[in-house]
Amino acid sequence: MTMAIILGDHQYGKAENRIVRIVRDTARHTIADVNVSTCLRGDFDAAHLTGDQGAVLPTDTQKQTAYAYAKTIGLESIEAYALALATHFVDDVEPVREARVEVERYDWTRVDADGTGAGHDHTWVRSGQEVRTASVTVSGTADARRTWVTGGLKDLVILKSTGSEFHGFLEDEFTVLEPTHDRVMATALNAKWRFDGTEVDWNATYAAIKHALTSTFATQHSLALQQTLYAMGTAVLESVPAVVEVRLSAPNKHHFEYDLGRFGIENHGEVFHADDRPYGLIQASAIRDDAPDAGPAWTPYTGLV
Ligand SMILES: O=c1[nH]c(=O)c2[nH]c(=O)[nH]c2[nH]1
Repeated sequence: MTMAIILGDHQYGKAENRIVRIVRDTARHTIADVNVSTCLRGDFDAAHLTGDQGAVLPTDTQKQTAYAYAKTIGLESIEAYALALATHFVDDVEPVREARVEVERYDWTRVDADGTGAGHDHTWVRSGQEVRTASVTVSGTADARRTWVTGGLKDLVILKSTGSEFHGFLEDEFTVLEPTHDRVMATALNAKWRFDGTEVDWNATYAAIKHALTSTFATQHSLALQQTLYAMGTAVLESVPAVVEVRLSAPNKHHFEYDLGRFGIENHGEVFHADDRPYGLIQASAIRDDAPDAGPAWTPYTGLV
């Protein structure tokens, strides 16, 4: 019996171009600090089957293009930049049938050098909060163009010191967990959302989505992280019409009340041990029932976004 082996799925590109773009048209500079990955999909069979590089746009060229577009398109919004870059690869590089650009953006905050709160013109400190993410996938030629945009945030560490319960859960012979009616709830939120269309004010929408996520975490009295996550996803869909799907992943960063009774000290939910592992990992999504097909919107390249 002979066995046939065929080439399976393949994609290639330059991962994690660390690009910093300063805008210095006036004395008050701006900074955009990003991590850009580009990925090409198409008929690159020959490169794998025979080593023929005729159809292969080198990953080095993809890198150069990513830097050039940081100047010509700019990085005012990572979604608009990724749209331009992905569209270029599909439109201008013949063998490319589909391109995906993934971007992480790290935040910087102006130094309050004079104490007025206005912030220094050209000095920042790296902000420790979340990493903003985006992916753009562009498919097909201009007459049959399809485009998918996702946004997201990673590692948004958020904690509420009350307003969270967990009880009434299923019990078996291994259950030792005590029910609680008042606990700390904390997570390092990872969120991704899918847009319908590209006519979006990307930066204002990002702020609105982050507000919907964090304000719901704050105000919704929680009976479980699962309930909170679904409420957060629903809040995004209700407040941002351009978003059709939200995917959330949240480690339950357990805070265990520390036993001070051994020292004759009453604790009353004020001193905790913040455990780092293991952690419950809760994942949930919310989607509009009329959401268009996700196509390759979630098909990853680096796995970073
Ligand atoms: O919000 C929670 N969801 C769970 O599924 C779970 N399981 C657990 O032990 N603690 C919690 N908390």
